[in-house]
Amino acid sequence: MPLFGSELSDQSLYGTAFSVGVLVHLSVFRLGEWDGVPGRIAAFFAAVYAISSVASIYALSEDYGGASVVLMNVSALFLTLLLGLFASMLIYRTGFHRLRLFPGPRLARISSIYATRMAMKRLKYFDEVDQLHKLYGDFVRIGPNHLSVAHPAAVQAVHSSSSRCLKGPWYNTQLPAVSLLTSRDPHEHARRRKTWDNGLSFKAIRTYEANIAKCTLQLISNVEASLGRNIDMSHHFTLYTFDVMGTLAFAKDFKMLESKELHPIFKFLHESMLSVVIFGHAMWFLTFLNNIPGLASPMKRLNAWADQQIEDQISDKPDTPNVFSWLLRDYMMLPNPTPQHRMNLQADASLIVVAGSDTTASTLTCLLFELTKHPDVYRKLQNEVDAHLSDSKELQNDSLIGMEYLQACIDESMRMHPIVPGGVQRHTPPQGLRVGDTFIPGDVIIQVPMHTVNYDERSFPQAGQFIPERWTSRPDLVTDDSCFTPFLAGKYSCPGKQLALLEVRQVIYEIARRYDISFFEPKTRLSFPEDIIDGFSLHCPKLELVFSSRSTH
Ligand code: HEM
Repeated sequence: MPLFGSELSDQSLYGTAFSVGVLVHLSVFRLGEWDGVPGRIAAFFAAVYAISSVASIYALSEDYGGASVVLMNVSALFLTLLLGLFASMLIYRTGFHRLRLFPGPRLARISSIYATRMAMKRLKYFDEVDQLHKLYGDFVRIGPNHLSVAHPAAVQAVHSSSSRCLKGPWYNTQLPAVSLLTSRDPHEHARRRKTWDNGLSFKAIRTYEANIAKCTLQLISNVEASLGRNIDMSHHFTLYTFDVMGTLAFAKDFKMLESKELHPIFKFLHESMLSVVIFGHAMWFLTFLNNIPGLASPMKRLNAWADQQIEDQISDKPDTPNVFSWLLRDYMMLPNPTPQHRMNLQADASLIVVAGSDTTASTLTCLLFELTKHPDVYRKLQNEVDAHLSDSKELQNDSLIGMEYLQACIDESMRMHPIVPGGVQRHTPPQGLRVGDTFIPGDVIIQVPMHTVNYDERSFPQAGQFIPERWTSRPDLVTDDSCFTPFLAGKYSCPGKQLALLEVRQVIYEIARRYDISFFEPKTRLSFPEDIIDGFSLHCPKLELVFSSRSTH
């Protein structure tokens, strides 16, 4: 196309625009992280286009055939610039990127759309990644700068306390608020983590026991009321864990188990967690959604609600301290709290519920599914429970820690149903990382797919089978236990591990001592694992069971 009439119809203008595009890619977009600001990038280019169009029309339209000719030419130049940018991106990512030697699908080398599509296709991200590992081996490039590493040594290399890997860009999703989970600055994270560790220590958990026991008893009474009839335990475990975490975060009894319905705020939280599950691997898309004013308003309502709960706890200190009391104490000691501090406190209050509810509910649901599916295992567990029974009317906690078979059942279920099955996102240190004999370059995003690792026959022979004995009398079925990290390890491991285990042990113990269980419909044996969905963390489908009083009791 002739540019600005015959005088300027110089190919060099196109060449320059193309080169500028290449330069913008090489000097700007090739470096740093851009996934978190798709809206701003689009707005920047739109502004450049608009300003150059208006300026060119103003300066050149009289001499070069009118406004529409100038606009057409500016548009052509702008498209050429974009072409240069994308061509450079394509050539760099396929031929020159530091991950170029790692195998993987061709489209994954070029764009993160590949991972997004994998996550959304069947909502079985972990399974899609697993298929890729079966095809390409332990190291798979699943995005332009993104590696999935299923080698057993990767768990320690990436997640041990000596690892220098940091959290990846996925954790920017909540910005500008920063919770402990989304805190990427290692110093800031370490400072905040101390308070969380105190609030979730054995000693602190003792002070929460009475509230947890109340919820456990209410759950058991719901089961009792359903005897002989169908009850969806996936729903009841969700109500249970939200009731528990509601008191630990907001010092209120939301009575969701009693009403059998999620409180609207928790319903919103639960559903927005589901959207993170679905869009978790399309972080740019989530960020984009968050910036659309209409869509962001429910989140604003949640924040306002959380802020009111904070105010309530400041003005009316709860009689029994909860997890949030520890975070609040830290906040109150700040000499000059800023709006950012307040926003972070809100994010942490919600995190107590978000991190502690669906995770524990899914763990309980999957475990009860496995126990129902394997009556022999359930009977053996009941034998252990019977041998443990005491006359005490109090619900048991500490003494359950020593129940070897109960713990083995929990471990085996968590191995088969890891809570973040596709793995969490980490960023390799600038000097790179060695996994086995393979060197992984610095500044790349790395994920260890927990589902694939936990089903790896190299570490867990007969990995596809639910065999709790592998954690007790059959050590030959665990050849590498360093791979088994259901709560992760290192500085970013789960601080709520002991609290979660207390809930799981207590609930399963109370169920096993009282009831026999069966599936409401036999097809659940097959459909339950099929219907589990994953994008980031595990979401269980309905688990419809029928309970009956144990014949021996
Ligand atoms: C069985 C239930 C649970 C499982 C399997 C589990 C697992 C995990 C995992 C894998 C992570 C790492 C996530 C990441 O790095 O992206 C994590 C982090 C976390 N979990 Fe849990 N969790 C459970 C229950 C709980 C509970 C009850 C709490 C209590 C509030 C809790 C609080 C947290 C927090 C605050 C983090 C962020 C830690 C940090 O970044 O330093 N979790 N959990």
